[in-house]
Amino acid sequence: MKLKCCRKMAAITVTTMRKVVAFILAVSVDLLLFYASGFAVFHSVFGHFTRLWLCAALRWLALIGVSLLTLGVPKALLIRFITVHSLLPAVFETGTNAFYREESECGQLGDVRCWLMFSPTGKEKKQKARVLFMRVVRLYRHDYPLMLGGLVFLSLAVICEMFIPFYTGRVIDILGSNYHENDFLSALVFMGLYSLGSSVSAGCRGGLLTCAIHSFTCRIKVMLFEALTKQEIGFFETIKTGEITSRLFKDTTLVGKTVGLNVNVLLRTFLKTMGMIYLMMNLSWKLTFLVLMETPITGLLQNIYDTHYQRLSLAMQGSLALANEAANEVVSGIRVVRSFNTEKHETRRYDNCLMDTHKLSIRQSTVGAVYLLSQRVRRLVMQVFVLYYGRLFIQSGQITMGNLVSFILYQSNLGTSIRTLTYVFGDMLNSVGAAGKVFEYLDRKALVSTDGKLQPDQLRGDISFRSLNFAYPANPNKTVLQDFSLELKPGQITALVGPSGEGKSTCVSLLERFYEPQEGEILLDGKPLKYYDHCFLHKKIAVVNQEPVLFSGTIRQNIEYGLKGCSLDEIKEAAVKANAHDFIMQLEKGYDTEVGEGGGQLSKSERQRIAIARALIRRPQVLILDEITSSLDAENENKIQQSLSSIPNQTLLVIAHRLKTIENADQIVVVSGGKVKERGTHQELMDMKGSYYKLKEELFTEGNSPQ
Ligand SMILES: Nc1ncnc2c1ncn2[C@@H]1O[C@H](COP(=O)(O)OP(=O)(O)OP(=O)(O)O)[C@@H](O)[C@H]1O
Repeated sequence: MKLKCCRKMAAITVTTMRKVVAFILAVSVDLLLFYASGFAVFHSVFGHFTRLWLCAALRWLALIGVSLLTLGVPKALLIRFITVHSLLPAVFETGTNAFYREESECGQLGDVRCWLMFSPTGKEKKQKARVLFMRVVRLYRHDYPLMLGGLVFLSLAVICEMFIPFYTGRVIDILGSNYHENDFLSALVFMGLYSLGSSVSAGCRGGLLTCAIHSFTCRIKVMLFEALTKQEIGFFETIKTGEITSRLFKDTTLVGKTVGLNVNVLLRTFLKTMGMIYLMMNLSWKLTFLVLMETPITGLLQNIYDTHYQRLSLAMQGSLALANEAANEVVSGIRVVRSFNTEKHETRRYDNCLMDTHKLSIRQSTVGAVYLLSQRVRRLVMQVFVLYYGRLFIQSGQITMGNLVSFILYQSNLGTSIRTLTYVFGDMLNSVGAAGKVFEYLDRKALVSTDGKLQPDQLRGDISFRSLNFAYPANPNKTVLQDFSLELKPGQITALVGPSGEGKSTCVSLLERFYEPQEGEILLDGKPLKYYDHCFLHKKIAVVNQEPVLFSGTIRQNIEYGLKGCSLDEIKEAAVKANAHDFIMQLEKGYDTEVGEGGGQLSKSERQRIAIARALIRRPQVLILDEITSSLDAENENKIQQSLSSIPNQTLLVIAHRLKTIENADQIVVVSGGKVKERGTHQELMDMKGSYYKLKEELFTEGNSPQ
């Protein structure tokens, strides 16, 4: 008896398994044919409508074939379903064309949309989304084994999960009717096995997919970061830092989710939904149609809610970013806040920012509450209907009590699945949008190219600015340099002087190839700068700026920044020339002292001297000092000057406000209005009694000079 019962149970399971396998097979064949029909090659060979109808016929034949092979002769209802399903895209497309004279292109993503009855999106947008999506899939190729493992476990979890409500209903039926212990025990065992299988598979699926997503996100973040570091300086001036960091942190994570999470959730939920509909149909097709009647309402409500919620979430993120920015500004500039007594004003500003966030959060909660209410009402109404008709069907013997319980369990799962499908589909479109933004930066070619190959063994350091015209990308209407020409010779010191904001530092930026002049060119030893290899150029031309930037790390790491394998002796030699060695040796850990974030644990003069050592260790052929003296005292300045002038054949370009620094220069160039106004030695220019003479009177007298 016990054996017979087990056999009966096993037979039921085998039949149901066979049906589920047939179902999965049919869905796979169907999707394969549908997606294959979207390929451009079929489009060009058959034409749009022939392709659609041909595909519809093939899908119909394939689905009927699968049903015949696995289930035997299909029932009339199944044939009707297959016919409607296969013809839907072709009918939809032909109808759209007939009524609106336009192609809706019910393509790959459109298929899901047809079912979920979403509003159509543009053909171009969809095409773009498809291309982006495929690109993300290709980028995942390193994680294909993990993804594949995840998919296998996903399918197992779904299959096992689908049987649990079925056995719950069976247990109730066994308990309710004439109770057989064996039936009851075997139903319990199967239920336990399916629960265990579903939990283990779900765990494995989660683990594998999370690993794949993390590894992908890390990879794409590094790729994007590398692409960003190669962009020209103008790019960083025209695009807000917030936008760049948002793409680097937020959008890359979203892209990772596109395939890794969303596709899996979509696939799992889709399979589960179809499986549940199938099992519900088996339990009672009349009740199933009743439940399915409210599906469009569920999808629509979810769609409206998601759109509103996402819009509010975006606004919240923006408002939070503003509040954070306000707080950061105050924390980093707390000295200014304290000295100007603006604590209250800044607190009010922060409070205002937070109030905006608070208002948005209230709106978000209200939308959430209304949505929850509508969902509850919808579910309640549907439950009342199902219970009412369920009772009628039990009375007429069309369904058992256990089957009704199974049906209700499936029904509540079905609602969740449809909501998930709607949400994930919308979220996937968002993620694809984020992928577009990430790829935009990944594909961007820097406007100032770094493709030069020239690396001569010998470099003299002859520099020639030839008729430069230049405007900054951030302000293209303001010409900063006009017909600017200048020669810098090896072994000579050239000093650029002039009033503030007249274009001196701009010359340095162009020499460093931060920007490309709109007209004219800069030659190094007779060859345009862009022909030189990027690394070679920045080793041979070194710059020390007026605001030295150090990175967190030790003094030693900061001096050898960007170079590999420098010995401590070389580092010390550079530090001695920069007059930094003495103060470094007085520190407890010497060259291994941490400088803190941005070099914050050192004084400005110390930071400046480390920055000079960092430039000198490269033994540059061209050295540029851009107003470094503003943070050095006279003694330090003298010592540095002496050691710099002792380097033979070096081309030295100095921008300075102090007389001492430039008096000894071989050539002094007065820059005014973006042009070279005067040129000569100190004495020659003094004798001319022109702009330099006036500047000397105004700026360079020691008492007046900036210290
Ligand atoms: N990144 C930028 N984007 C747009 N305009 C800029 C940028 N940098 C400088 N400018 C503008 O270009 C002009 C020349 O600036 P530059 O820094 O070359 O002057 P400078 O002579 O070196 O001044 P200072 O002696 O004060 O350093 C100024 O009017 C300045 O406002």
